[in-house]
Order: sequence, then structure tokens, then C-alpha cells
Amino acid sequence: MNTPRVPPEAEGTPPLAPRTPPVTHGAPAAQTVPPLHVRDVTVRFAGLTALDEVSLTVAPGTVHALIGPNGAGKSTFFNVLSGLCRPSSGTVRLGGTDLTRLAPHRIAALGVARTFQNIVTTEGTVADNLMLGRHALTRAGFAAGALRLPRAVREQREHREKVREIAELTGLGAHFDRPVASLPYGDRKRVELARALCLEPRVLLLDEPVAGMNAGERARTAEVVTEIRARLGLSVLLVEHDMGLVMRLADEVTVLDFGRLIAHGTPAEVRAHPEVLRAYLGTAGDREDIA
Ligand SMILES: Nc1ncnc2c1ncn2[C@@H]1O[C@H](COP(=O)(O)OP(=O)(O)OP(=O)(O)O)[C@@H](O)[C@H]1O
Repeated sequence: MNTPRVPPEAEGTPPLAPRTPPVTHGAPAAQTVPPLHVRDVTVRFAGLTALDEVSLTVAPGTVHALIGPNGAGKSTFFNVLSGLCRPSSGTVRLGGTDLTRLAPHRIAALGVARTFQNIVTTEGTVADNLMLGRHALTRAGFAAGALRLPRAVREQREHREKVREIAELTGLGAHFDRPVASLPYGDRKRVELARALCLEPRVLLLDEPVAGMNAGERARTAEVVTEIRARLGLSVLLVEHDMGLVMRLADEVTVLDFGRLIAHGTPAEVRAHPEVLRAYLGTAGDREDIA
């Protein structure tokens, strides 16, 4: 376990076509999910190496947690995967498709959706917010929508049915037409997760999905992550400081410290790893406890 385990490459996988999936009905169907391969990614900001040749693979249909003390490079890693930060070197591939230097909207269209650590929606209803998440999948043009042409009206209705399913799946069904601002914090934060799901991603990047939640809200969100993974078959890459949640949800855990990968393995392996214990319990007084 001391050396990172790197699953074999899926060489020769055909490139993925950009997705324009039909609007589906009934229970969301499990979809084909390619592995997400990150290889030797390095990011430098002026004199600081925020990521130093970091590699990991998110295997299809698994929950892979990325943990590490404050400043370890987790957000930078997410920013690379979602196209907000260009690495100095290294590659990101979804199956056989190179995502490394694509714009964020192209990465999203290829099936990698993310949530943000500090964004909690306050505007509009739950339905409004989830419809925003369908934007990338909308085929009828702006003019057709504005003119309420039959095709655009039908498409809007189908998208609304789909987002209602996702609201049910994420425990927001009872709040569908309520203003987000009127919901408790945990539900509001889960709107962000639901909005990312509305893109029908193959890989979901969750950046601290339970930050600021109370114990009940955390437990509910953990159930939702378990449920969406089981029902939709997608892969999840999870950044989270709540170690109880990480240990419960993750199949694999990768640990960063000062931009370097220091451990990779199952939750039990990582928890007992001396480098990980040192990184969390080491010298700095403000480091979190992994126990
Ligand atoms: N745009 C930037 N310019 C300069 N330095 C940056 C930038 N973004 C991040 N850093 C630095 O890169 C390092 C990694 O930061 P990052 O935010 O990725 O860590 P993190 O693991 O997500 O931390 P946290 O758990 O506190 O969110 C830190 O030293 C940070 O100060």
C-alpha cells in the first residue's frame, strides 16, 4: 500500500462522442462509465508547486475520496479536472478522451460534472436551479424557446420531468417548487449536488458536499450519495474533510500532502498509513484528525 496502486490503462478505448442524450423517463438508467485517468499532473503557482506529479484513477462506478490537510492541493486537483486550471504537465483522460486542456463547458458536456465547496444556492426555486443544470443538454435554441415553438415547449416539459426525478432521488422532491432560500441549509447545499446530477454525468466531482451541515444533514447526504451511485452507476470523486463520511462512502482513498500523493488504498489501509497519520497529526496545530 505504501506505493500508489495505479490500475492498468484502458488503452485503445475509442474516443467518446460529445453527449446529447435523449431525455429519458422513469427511473434513471445506469450508464456506461469510462475510467477517469489522471497521470502525473503538476500545477505550479509562481514559486509554489500545488500539485507534484499526482496520478490516480477513478474506476467506473466507484467512490474515490481525495483527502489531505488544508492546502494539500485538493481544490487545485478538482480545478484541473474541471478545466478551471491548466496543469503545467500531466494528462486527464476519460476513457480514451483527453480532457487535459479542454474548456470547462466541453468537459461538462463530455460527462464530468462538479460541485463547488463554498457555493450554496439562494436564488429561485429548486426546480429553477435544477433546470439550470439541464442547460448543456438543451437542444432547442434560445429563439425557439423564446417563441415557445412546439419542439421547445415539449423539450422543456421533458427536462422538467427529468429534473423532478433527480429532485426525488436527492431527497428534494417535497421542495420542488419551493424557493431555495426557504430551505434548511442541508437541503440548500444538496440543491448544488442535484444541479450537477442534472447534467447526467458519468463522473461526479463532489467538493466538500457536507461542509457546514449538522449530523442529520450529513447522514442524509451520505445516503443520497450511496443512492445515486447505486441507481445511476456513475463514478464519484469526493473531496471531504469529514473522515467518518469518507471512510463510510469510499472504495478507494488517495491522500495528498503539500501537493504530493503520500498514500493510496482502501479506507482501512489509508487510515493506518504512517505517512497519513503524520500528515494529519503531525506538527501543525490546525491539522484535522483522521481518527
Ligand atoms: N490561484 C492560486 N494562486 C496561488 N496559489 C494558489 C492558488 N490556488 C491555490 N494555491 C495554493 O496552492 C496550494 C494548494 O491549495 P488548494 O486550495 O488546492 O488546497 P486544498 O487541499 O484544497 O485546501 P483546503 O482543504 O483548505 O480547501 C495552497 O498552498 C494554496 O495556497
